Amino acid sequence: TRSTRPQRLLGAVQKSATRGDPCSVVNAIDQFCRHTEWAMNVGDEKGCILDSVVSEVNPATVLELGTYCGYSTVRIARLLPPHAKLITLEFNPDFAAIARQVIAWAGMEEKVHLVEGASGEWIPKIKEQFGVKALDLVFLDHWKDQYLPDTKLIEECGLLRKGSVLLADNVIFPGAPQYLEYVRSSQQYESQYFKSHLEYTKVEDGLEKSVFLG
Ligand SMILES: CCNc1ncnc2c1ncn2[C@@H]1O[C@H](/C=C/CNC(=O)c2cc(-c3ccc(F)cc3)cc(O)c2O)[C@@H](O)[C@H]1O
Ligand SMILES: [Mg+2]
Repeated sequence: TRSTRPQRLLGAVQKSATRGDPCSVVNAIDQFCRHTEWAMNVGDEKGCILDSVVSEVNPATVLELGTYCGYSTVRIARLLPPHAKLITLEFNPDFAAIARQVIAWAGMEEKVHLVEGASGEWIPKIKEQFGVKALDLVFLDHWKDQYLPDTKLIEECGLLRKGSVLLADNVIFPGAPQYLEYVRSSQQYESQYFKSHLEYTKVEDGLEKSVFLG
């Protein structure tokens, strides 16, 4: 039977990237998606903006919503200090299985907790399961119509502190209009749009960075 796109993306990593070298894994995926087969990774252009936000926040605890194949998981984890933790939620078991192998190939297992489950079910469990007091950074890249309900759930679970940063992919394309409206009009957030392009294309897209004011 025909392989899946995530399986072909993993094959490209295993073929072209060096075990234990997260940058080579990121580069192998970008090369594959730009020249062989497009996939919905945040990509290299928006990835540089992600890198700068991660470096600025220097987070001890990161939550990623929507692992997919683990591209942004590896991209973020490679910048984290040794004992920092990245919790990434993925409810598709096939994608989770691929992501685990991509994360392992990059040698990032120590910094990453990949949870196979839905955000709605797992966000309320994060504090007790992982001994997390607050999230320093949240990267939203799952179903676009779930950005807002999950942000409200994160707030209700008391997972944000003054200065916590939400970084959302695809706020222009495919778009997350209700989420944008919320974070840009709320007194509880200071929001900033980083204009860029949809991964591996010339189509406009961007990231929205929203700082929780408490
Ligand atoms: C039910 C909500 N909770 C969830 N909990 C855990 N994991 C979830 C959840 N939702 C979705 N997921 C997972 O996140 C991933 C979903 C990502 C959705 N992303 C997109 O649709 C997307 C789509 C595009 C895109 C852009 C242009 C196109 F022409 C076609 C597609 C680009 C992107 O950067 C994207 O992020 C999958 O792995 C899915 O299994
Ligand atoms: Mg995306």
